Parts: sequence; structure tokens; C-alpha cells
Amino acid sequence: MGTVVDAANKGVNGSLPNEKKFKVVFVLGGPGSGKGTQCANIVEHFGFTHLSAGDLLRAEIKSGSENGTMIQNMIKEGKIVPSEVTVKLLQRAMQESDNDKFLIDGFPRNEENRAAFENTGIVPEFVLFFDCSEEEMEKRLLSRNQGRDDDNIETIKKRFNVFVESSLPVIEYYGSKGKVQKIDACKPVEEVFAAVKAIFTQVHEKTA
Ligand SMILES: Nc1ncnc2c1ncn2[C@@H]1O[C@H](COP(=O)(O)OP(=O)(O)O)[C@@H](O)[C@H]1O
Ligand SMILES: Nc1ccn([C@@H]2O[C@H](COP(=O)(O)OP(=O)(O)O)[C@@H](O)[C@H]2O)c(=O)n1
Ligand SMILES: [Mg+2]
Repeated sequence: MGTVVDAANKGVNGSLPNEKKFKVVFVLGGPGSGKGTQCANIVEHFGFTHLSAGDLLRAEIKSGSENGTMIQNMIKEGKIVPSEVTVKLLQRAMQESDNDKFLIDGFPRNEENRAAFENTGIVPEFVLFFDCSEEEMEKRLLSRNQGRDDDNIETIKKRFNVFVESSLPVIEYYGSKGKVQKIDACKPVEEVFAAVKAIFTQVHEKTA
């Protein structure tokens, strides 16, 4: 209690302490922009743990949680699940991990997500933004073949609207703070990863 380390870990403005001093990078971009694909590559090369908000929500449905039906309906409609649910899942995953470096993929997706996460006291190091045209993202989602309820054209259109109306403003917010690293994500996977790698090599020591 009250050590220098404790003080350094405290969030600002009375927010909760960031107990384990986590390093967080937010990975954002429209549906189908390649967030999950590139996160797998980053994990392999830079020693991060990948936390996909969508994957955590889908696991919550499968676990038979009392929120399961609500989450399932919201995903089917392309809507954003209340932050309370998503932040709790993210916090639990970080606390249960042995790692202290996380890629948080697909979060924050709206202003409410952003504000709720800020209350944990964890400040993201930077935001990776995969920029891709809707035409290309639609093509990718329609051939993703993971059996997802939301990879159909009706839900995809809704998700694109939510992305433009609710998620882009969050990216703009971080942009105004000089925290966004934007990548052209319309290129082939290897070319996108070359750009990603350059960014992480600049910021982080490579882990073995
Ligand atoms: N650069 C790319 N070029 C072509 N297809 C891609 C590229 N990146 C990802 N994909 C494919 O597009 C689909 C969506 O990718 P995914 O990583 O799941 O995106 P997101 O998590 O942003 O929705 C997957 O089938 C994936 O294999
Ligand atoms: N922060 C988040 C992330 C995802 N989700 C829900 O989960 C769905 C799928 O998210 P995802 O990140 O797995 O989707 P992709 O961008 O990978 O296609 C979203 O459309 C939302 O319904 C959410 O409610 N809040
Ligand atoms: Mg994904």
C-alpha cells in the first residue's frame, strides 16, 4: 500500500488502479478489415496476447451466461453490446493472463465503450487502424466461412452503418490525440503485415 509503484499504477481522476500495469494496443477498423488476421501475426512476432471483444462475446453466448440471449440478438443486429458486459470480459481476460501486453481487437467501438474502458485506468499506447473500402470488406465477410450469424448481407450493411456512425468518431478522437497509426488494409495480407511490422518494430522490442 502506498508504494511508489502503487502510485504509478493509479489511473487519473479517481479511476480504478491499473494493477498489473498492462500495455494495451487497440486494433480498430471496419468489419472484415483484417483485424483478427493481423492480430494473429502480431502475436507470433511481438509477444502480445490477442483479445477480440467479438470472440469474448461469442464465448459468453456459448457459456450459457444469463446475458447470452441479449448478446446474441445484438450481434445478429450488428448492434454494440453494453460496455458494462464487454469491459468486464476484457478485464477478466487481462487479469487471468500471465502476459501484460494485449492487443484489444474490435474495441472500443463507440463512445460508451471508450469511456467505460477509460475508467479502468488503462491508457492505450496507440491505436492501429485498418482502413479498407466497404466494397472489399463486404467481399471478405461474405467469404469468411466461419459460420457467423452476422456474416450475411443484411447484418453486414447494419454493421457498416454502425462503424461509420459510432466507431469512426472513436478513431477520430484518438487521432486528435496523435495516437492513431493508420494502415492501408485493402492490400494482400503479407503487404498489410509488412506495414504493421514496421510500426511494432518502431515501438516495441521484439520478443523471442
Ligand atoms: N489483407 C487481406 N486480403 C484478403 N483477405 C483478407 C485480408 N485480411 C483478412 N482477410 C480475410 O478476410 C476475412 C475477414 O478477416 P478478419 O481478420 O476476420 O477481419 P476482421 O476481424 O477485421 O473482421 C477472413 O476470411 C480473412 O481470411
Ligand atoms: N466492442 C464490441 C465488439 C463487438 N461487439 C459485437 O460483436 C460483433 C462482432 O464483432 P467482431 O469484432 O467479432 O467483428 P469483426 O469486426 O471481426 O467482423 C459486433 O458487430 C457487435 O455486435 C460489440 O458489441 N462490442
Ligand atoms: Mg474479427
